[in-house]
Amino acid sequence: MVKRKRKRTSPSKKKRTDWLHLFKSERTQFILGVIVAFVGIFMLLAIISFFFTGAADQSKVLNVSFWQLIRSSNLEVDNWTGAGGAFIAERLVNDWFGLFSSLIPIFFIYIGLRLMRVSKFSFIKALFATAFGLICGSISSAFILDNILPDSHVKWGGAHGIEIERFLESSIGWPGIILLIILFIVIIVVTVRRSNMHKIQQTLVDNKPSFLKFEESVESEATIEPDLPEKENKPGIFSKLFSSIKEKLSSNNGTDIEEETSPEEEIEEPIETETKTADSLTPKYVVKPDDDFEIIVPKDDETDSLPADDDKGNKRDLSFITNGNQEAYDPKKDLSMFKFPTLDLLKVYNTGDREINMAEQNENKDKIISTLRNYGIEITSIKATVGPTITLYEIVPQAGVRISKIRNLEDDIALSLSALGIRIIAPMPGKGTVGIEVPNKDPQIVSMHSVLSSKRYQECNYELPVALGKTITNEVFIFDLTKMPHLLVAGATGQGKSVGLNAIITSLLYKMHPAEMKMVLIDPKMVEFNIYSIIENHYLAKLPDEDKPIITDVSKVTQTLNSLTKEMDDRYELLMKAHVRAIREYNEKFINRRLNPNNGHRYLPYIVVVIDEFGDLIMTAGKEIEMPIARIAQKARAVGIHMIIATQRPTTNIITGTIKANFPARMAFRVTSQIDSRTILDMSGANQLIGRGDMLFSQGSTLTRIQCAFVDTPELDDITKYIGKQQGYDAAYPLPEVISDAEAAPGAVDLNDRDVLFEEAARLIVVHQQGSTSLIQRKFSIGYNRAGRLMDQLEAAGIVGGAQGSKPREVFIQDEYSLEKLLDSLN
Ligand SMILES: Nc1ncnc2c1ncn2[C@@H]1O[C@H](COP(=O)(O)OP(=O)(O)OP(=O)(O)O)[C@@H](O)[C@H]1O
Repeated sequence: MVKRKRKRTSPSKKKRTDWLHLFKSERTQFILGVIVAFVGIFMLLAIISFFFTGAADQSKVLNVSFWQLIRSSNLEVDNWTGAGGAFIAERLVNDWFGLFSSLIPIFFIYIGLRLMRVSKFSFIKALFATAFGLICGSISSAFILDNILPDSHVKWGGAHGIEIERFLESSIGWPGIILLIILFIVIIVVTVRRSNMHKIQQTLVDNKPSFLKFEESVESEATIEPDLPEKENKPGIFSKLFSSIKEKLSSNNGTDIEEETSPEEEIEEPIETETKTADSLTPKYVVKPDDDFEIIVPKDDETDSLPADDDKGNKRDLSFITNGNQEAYDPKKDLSMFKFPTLDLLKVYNTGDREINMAEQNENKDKIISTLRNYGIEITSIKATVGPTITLYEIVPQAGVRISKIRNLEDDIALSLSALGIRIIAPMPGKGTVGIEVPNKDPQIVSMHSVLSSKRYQECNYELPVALGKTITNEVFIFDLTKMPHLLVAGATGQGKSVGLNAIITSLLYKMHPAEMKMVLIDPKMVEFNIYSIIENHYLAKLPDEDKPIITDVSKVTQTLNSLTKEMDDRYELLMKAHVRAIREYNEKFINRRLNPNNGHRYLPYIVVVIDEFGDLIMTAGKEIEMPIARIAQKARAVGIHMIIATQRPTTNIITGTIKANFPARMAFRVTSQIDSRTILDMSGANQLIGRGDMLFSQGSTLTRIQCAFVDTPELDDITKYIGKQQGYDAAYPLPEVISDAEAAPGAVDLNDRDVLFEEAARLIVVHQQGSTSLIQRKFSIGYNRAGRLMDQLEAAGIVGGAQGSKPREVFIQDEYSLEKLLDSLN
């Protein structure tokens, strides 16, 4: 028989842990906090009263002990807080730190609030500030106030301040003390706010003595070489200050020098920008309300230091690459004056400094702990990271707890927190913790402005940069579409899909020059992308015969996708001829003028195909649509064609195996069922999102929860108008015309079986001298296939030449007379 050994805890040990537990309990700490805060308030009142009543009370409280004073019942004092208060105030003020002793009760009040979990200010900072204030404040008051008011009953610097001040006066003299006090003030001012340092720097620069300005102007005229970068030429403010003073002293040139404004006067401006940027990079600040609960509030990755309308899109300017002496080809030359939309077109949401709701955090923490405890799960630590819409609680369970047990408690935790959208990540990849994502009560909007003005986006050098929004740690989430290389977007209606697509398009528009990127926008709903029609001649690509810049008609979608596959094949041919493997190398070669345009070479812009409501298309057109999509998805990456397809219904008959296999990057907004989530992400999770732009981004095995950036219709309207009113190309980027295989072979055309419209079509082509299928289609209101067949018959009859990609065919017959003769001969 196996004897089970019971571990017994000794009674004294048990007692100790009970006490510890009691002290650690939130309620005990709260009560303690109230007591400490009240003691602080009492002391503060005593000190304040002391300044008015101290003179009268002094004789009564001096030379007696505290207990004697308290016990003498017939003693009458004037201090508002009685004999005890009078005693404490006399000791604190006169015997210790003088006026600044009032920092001691303030520190008590702070400790009280901290124990009550009301204040989140760092303990270490508060302790240092109090100590610094007591020491420096007492010295300063002793030097200033005790000299001004020598007969007061108050020792303004206290015994401590007066003693040190005396010592300092004998060792460094009064000028030394004045400098020391100024130093104290500077340290305080700079510590309180970093920007104060910049203000001081700026004031020093602006109010430089005239002789320093003169030195600089002489220096700049005499020694600065014009070709050096500006920064290298400019010595730092302090080195300039010192070198100028040194030179001044050595030459002893104290004569008045005319005040002159030097051209270099405003040189220190960039310093502010740099430090600001560095400041904004500080990733997070940590709040520790108690020892075992840490709250991290990641700082916004936003920067206002970058100009709103710089030529950021020109960063990847390849126009200066040269090939020997030959000037490089500049693809942007036609629209060299093009200006990227400015950041001020985007709305700034006034979120201010994010205040975290301590009560909410503590409440959630307690509920998580108690729910887990109810199921016998103890944890060793808990940490919260507060994101814009979600807070991530990371817990470390006690050794021996099965992770699957926690995972199964998802619904119970959701119930106890009465919140939708709880997601448990057990375990957190690479962290050794279990994550519990809980929606915030007061979710914040992640504005497109905050995302696009971030340093990360501004400085990224991606080929097709897409800024989606912010992660739970408040970092801006950016990816390169060329690396994805295609993107699948799903989400139930009203969960933020269209906003997401607009955010993607906007982030591309803010970085890509019209020469570098074209978009094909397919929108069966007809309303979503209409707003982009205005930028047709800048950014859109379409079939040359198509009237509408946004493709809404299902039959046109098939043609456009077929045309894109043709464009893809044409591009592959060009790449092959150029002996390169990818569009980037091809374009580099072309810019370097190492590819001859006479051999068909041309600069290839990226093409981004965005399809909204893909489900609708598959339902109506089925295979016809799926085939070209699958082809493009499989092959188009190398030639710069990338697809983003969005659907409301992520079912398996819409997102088929072929499509899924070729779309490794997926964006899932909230979906209605776990099955839908599995279809889009291959795992559950999207069904637990909270909507309004809350999404999961999956790329291979990694899954990131992101709050999508919000861009509203008026903002899009402003952006597209800003682009639309600028000079664009003559037309949208033409996609090649395609004719089906059967129609493409001229040999297959039987001229004895001519279309009834044949003669009229021939006359139309000759009169317009334009061999365009779309012209026939438009004039006779016939479908594309019939118009294509007519064109083949015209080619077989020798009226027009062969197909030339996207260009119209050559017309061989110059006038109507010759045409009539030819038609007669055919009859
Ligand atoms: N990122 C976001 N931040 C804040 N609110 C958002 C965000 N995205 C969407 N919303 C809110 O949700 C509403 C619906 O969004 P959206 O139109 O993008 O949904 P949808 O998924 O495209 O719906 P449908 O498929 O019916 O067109 C928006 O009007 C907006 O109020």
